[in-house]
Amino acid sequence: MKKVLSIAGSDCSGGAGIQADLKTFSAHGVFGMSVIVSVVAENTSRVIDIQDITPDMIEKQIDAVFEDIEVDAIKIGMLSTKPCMEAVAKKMEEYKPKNIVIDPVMYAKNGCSLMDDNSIETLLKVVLPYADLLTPNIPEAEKISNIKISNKEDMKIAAKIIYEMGCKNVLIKGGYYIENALDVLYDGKEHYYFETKRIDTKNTHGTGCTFSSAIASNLALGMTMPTAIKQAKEYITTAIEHSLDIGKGNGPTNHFYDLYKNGLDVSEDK
Ligand SMILES: Nc1ncnc2c1ncn2[C@@H]1O[C@H](COP(=O)(O)OP(=O)(O)OP(=O)(O)O)[C@@H](O)[C@H]1O
Ligand SMILES: Cc1ncc(COP(=O)(O)O)c(N)n1
Repeated sequence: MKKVLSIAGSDCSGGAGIQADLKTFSAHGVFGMSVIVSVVAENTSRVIDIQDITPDMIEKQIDAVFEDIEVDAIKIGMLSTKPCMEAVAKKMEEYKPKNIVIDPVMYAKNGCSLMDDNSIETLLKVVLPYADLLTPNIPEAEKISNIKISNKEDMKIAAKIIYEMGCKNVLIKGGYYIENALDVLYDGKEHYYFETKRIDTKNTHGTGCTFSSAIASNLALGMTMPTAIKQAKEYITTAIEHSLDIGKGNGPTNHFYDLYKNGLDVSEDK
């Protein structure tokens, strides 16, 4: 069985972060592992508080995985401060794992900040170079590239600028801001486009986490980058299409739709 590690924050309400990543790994038939970087008291509506795990403990969790288990892919999510970023980057340098997908999480869906604004330089200089794929959404891509993104042409330009910063591939996600859910991949040579119709729903908590974890799973399973993204795009689209009306805010994605289709009884009142 392929083994995939998530290095990210914990969302106690289960829709995003480590919890979304592990559900996505299971749905892809890969063995999921987790290194918790921050514990976030959050739900579908708000972030109440964030407690970072100490850098030493982040490093020890990574050591515990790597001294024992071969890792086929890694998804890196929320890294809230410089010390967290430096601890993770140090271990990426030491273990040199393959297939690293980095989702540069800056804000939750409800707009709450998940990354200290002063840490962006560290994210770009210390963490970004380890990315086989970086997956910013439009606000994140604007911050990283320092340009305003209003259309497909801007997405292409920003992708090139971000690629030049040292990641091997960049995928800018236009789910919310562009009319269709268009994502643009740049691999240093050409642009690839992944486009679906935009689904009209408020239930998009955890979409970025789910998408990046699906891509990491597909890379672990041996797919090329464009194929891994194409398949993950189908997965996230279905997960949003059948998203769950759980909580009072932005409900979570649905990882189990295929199981439901195949006869699992999940009626609300059971
Ligand atoms: N409403 C939607 N309908 C269809 N696809 C969506 C929708 N929202 C997001 N997606 C897709 O889900 C994937 C993950 O997107 P993600 O949530 O990380 O970023 P985003 O939606 O582009 O930005 P934001 O997080 O600010 O909403 C991308 O492929 C994106 O295009
Ligand atoms: C711990 C944690 N990590 C990431 C996100 C972003 O979630 P989204 O996938 O909706 O951008 C979140 N809300 N909480």
